[in-house]
Amino acid sequence: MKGLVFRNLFFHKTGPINLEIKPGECIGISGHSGAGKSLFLRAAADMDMHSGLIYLNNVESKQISAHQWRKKIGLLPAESCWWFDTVGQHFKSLNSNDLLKSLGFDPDVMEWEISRLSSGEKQRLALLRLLANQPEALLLDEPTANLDTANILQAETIIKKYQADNNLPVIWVSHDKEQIKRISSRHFFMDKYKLSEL
Ligand SMILES: Nc1ncnc2c1ncn2[C@@H]1O[C@H](COP(=O)(O)OP(=O)(O)OP(=O)(O)O)[C@@H](O)[C@H]1O
Repeated sequence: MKGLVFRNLFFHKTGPINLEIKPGECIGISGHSGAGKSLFLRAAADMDMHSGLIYLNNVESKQISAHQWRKKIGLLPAESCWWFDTVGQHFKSLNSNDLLKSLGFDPDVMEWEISRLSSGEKQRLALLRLLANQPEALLLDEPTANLDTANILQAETIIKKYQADNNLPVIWVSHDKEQIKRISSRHFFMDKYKLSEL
């Protein structure tokens, strides 16, 4: 099946998760702090121990290298990682000019030191870097948590456009129930090691 499919996924103390997210579909996940939402996304990206099967567009995660899988699956963690000194070094060879403009950045942002970025700037640039890598699915861990209202709506618009243009399956973790209503077609709740549809 096309899309993102989990069969008997177990990770940490959670499972089994059996779930199908169709191409172009976005599901929202909320839940108490510490419920395991981030661990679910990390397991889906093959970054943590898990058992069970994960398919993206009929490719099973173990059929390809972990590196190839993580490139395809597009995880945006709650806290982004920056390992070079400047923004531009993280965007080398990525065609991101249109994306930069769409989130209100001037091209000179590429010269900026990472240490001067605000948490909201880091979050928006991490989103741009993710999309510039052209993933085939999006796993978004509170992608707008550090943004003001205008930037939240702008980021939502960009993510939804990327999702629609590329017909992608998306998992969007958020504590904001109103946001989940805006961006997803199905709402799940994670609690006590279980993922349930509301
Ligand atoms: N590597 C690990 N080993 C053992 N336990 C872990 C590990 N990483 C996270 N945990 C625990 O697993 C639980 C779920 O963590 P997780 O980060 O997935 O929560 P969350 O639902 O994303 O919470 P929040 O909404 O606060 O971000 C927490 O109790 C956390 O302490």
